[in-house]
Amino acid sequence: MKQVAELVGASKQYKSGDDIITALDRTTLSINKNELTLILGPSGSGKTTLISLLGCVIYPTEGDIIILGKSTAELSPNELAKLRLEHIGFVFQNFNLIQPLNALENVMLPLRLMGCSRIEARERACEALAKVGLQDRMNNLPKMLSGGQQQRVAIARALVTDPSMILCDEPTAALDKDSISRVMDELRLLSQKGKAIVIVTHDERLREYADRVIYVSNGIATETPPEDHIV
Ligand SMILES: Nc1ncnc2c1ncn2[C@@H]1O[C@H](COP(=O)(O)OP(=O)(O)OP(=O)(O)O)[C@@H](O)[C@H]1O
Repeated sequence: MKQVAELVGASKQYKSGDDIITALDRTTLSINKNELTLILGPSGSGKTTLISLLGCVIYPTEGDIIILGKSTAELSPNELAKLRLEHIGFVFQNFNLIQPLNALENVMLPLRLMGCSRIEARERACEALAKVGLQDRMNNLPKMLSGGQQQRVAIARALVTDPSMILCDEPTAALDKDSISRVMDELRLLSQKGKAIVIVTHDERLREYADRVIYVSNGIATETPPEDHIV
């Protein structure tokens, strides 16, 4: 099955006092393996809401989220947490590494949470760090690494559990130009090896790495640039 995640008529509304804010209008789309999908849109357009629905971090107001062919509508918060741990990796703008842990220990963490033995977690974390070219920096604390290297540790941590999909929220926003291309090359390589990679950004330059672009404007997601989209 090429679809890893599907939104089926999924929307998200928030209550703000007496007002109802539609953060994302009813949306139907699928995210596929072997594809790097860019979610592009201005601030406040609904990108984080869209990626949070795909990552089963929030429940939709209407519609359903399907992960690997299975509906998530009836799952409890604990069941969703298990599904996220097993099938979805997350990469954040500010890396979210645990400062007192070195690179290897940061990457081992999700495996330890899944109940892997220390020996197995260590072996798999070493492999993941080698995949992003950081085998020589395993014992470094995050503060001893550049922004680009920290983001590559975060990518290793996201891929160490072998998830089907990796969701990245503004992964290059804190990086310089050289680090951006290195991180994007790593993410593109992962998509070519079979992962579904989803990147939320407002950085138009990342389009050159994408197989597909989803534009979000005023809570509406489309695959054709909206009329107000400025390139
Ligand atoms: N928890 C919430 N409660 C109320 N309104 C919210 C909540 N989360 C998001 N919104 C609103 O929903 C809309 C879409 O927000 P969202 O965070 O998805 O946009 P975004 O495109 O990711 O923005 P940014 O690029 O600034 O992070 C915005 O108007 C926002 O204020």
